[in-house]
Amino acid sequence: MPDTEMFALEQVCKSYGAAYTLHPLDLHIRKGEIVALIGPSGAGKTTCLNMLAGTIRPDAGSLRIAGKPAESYASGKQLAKVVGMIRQQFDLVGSLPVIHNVLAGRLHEWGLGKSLLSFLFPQDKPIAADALHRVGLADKLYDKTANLSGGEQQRVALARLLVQHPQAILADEPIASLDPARAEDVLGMLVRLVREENLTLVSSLHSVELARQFFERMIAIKEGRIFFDLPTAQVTDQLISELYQLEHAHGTGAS
Ligand SMILES: Nc1ncnc2c1ncn2[C@@H]1O[C@H](COP(=O)(O)OP(=O)(O)OP(=O)(O)O)[C@@H](O)[C@H]1O
Repeated sequence: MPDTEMFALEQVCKSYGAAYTLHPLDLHIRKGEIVALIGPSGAGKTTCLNMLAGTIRPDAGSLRIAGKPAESYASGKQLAKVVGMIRQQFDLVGSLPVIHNVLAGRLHEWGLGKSLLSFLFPQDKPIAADALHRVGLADKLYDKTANLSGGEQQRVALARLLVQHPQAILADEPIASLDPARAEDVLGMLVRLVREENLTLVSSLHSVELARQFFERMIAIKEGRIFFDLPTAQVTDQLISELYQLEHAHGTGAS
């Protein structure tokens, strides 16, 4: 396979119970791409992202992450070197100071001893401080995380990804719990950092407007199938309207 490949799904499918959540699908994402995953609620975006993250296994088909079969990654620590995840709920420990949440991104590099020691005497502090500086939170190193605003907490999550330093970032609705101004700010920062670090980004989004603004490729999923996969410039309003159209809206008024 080409060494530019970041993710490759071939005839991958997933069911929870009888019905398909994801129908057999093929998807290739190259290193350095910045991709938005859009589509109605329940379409299968989170399922798709969790599969790319290696946290859920497909029922059938093959999945390669950074050129290697997903099943060849023996542990979460190995996967964490390759893929980082950011979610709507931030996944931070609110009761801890910011520095500890940022340094959680180093755990895959540390042994148990260093991880435990870091709770008393934060290890790799300059690395955490630099990451917080890059997300504009240099002065928040020892603040209690829960006291930060939602936008600031998501920037702490970005700093944690910077110290984790994966090859690809998967973002599941990273701005869903933020107001419109903070959402644009955090998404813009995420995309800028991904470009600066030369990483790959795949992010699910409900805002088509922000997907158009920041992403170069849009993959639309509807009812577990790829509805379109296009450069952003080729995504028309008509396609977006068909993507979000309710199925039961077809034929209404015919009775
Ligand atoms: N662990 C699970 N067990 C059972 N069903 C599940 C599970 N995870 C997802 N599903 C179902 O699979 C379908 C797709 O869910 P998924 O979360 O991937 O969609 P989504 O596009 O991310 O939706 P949203 O935009 O609302 O987050 C939904 O019908 C959901 O109920």
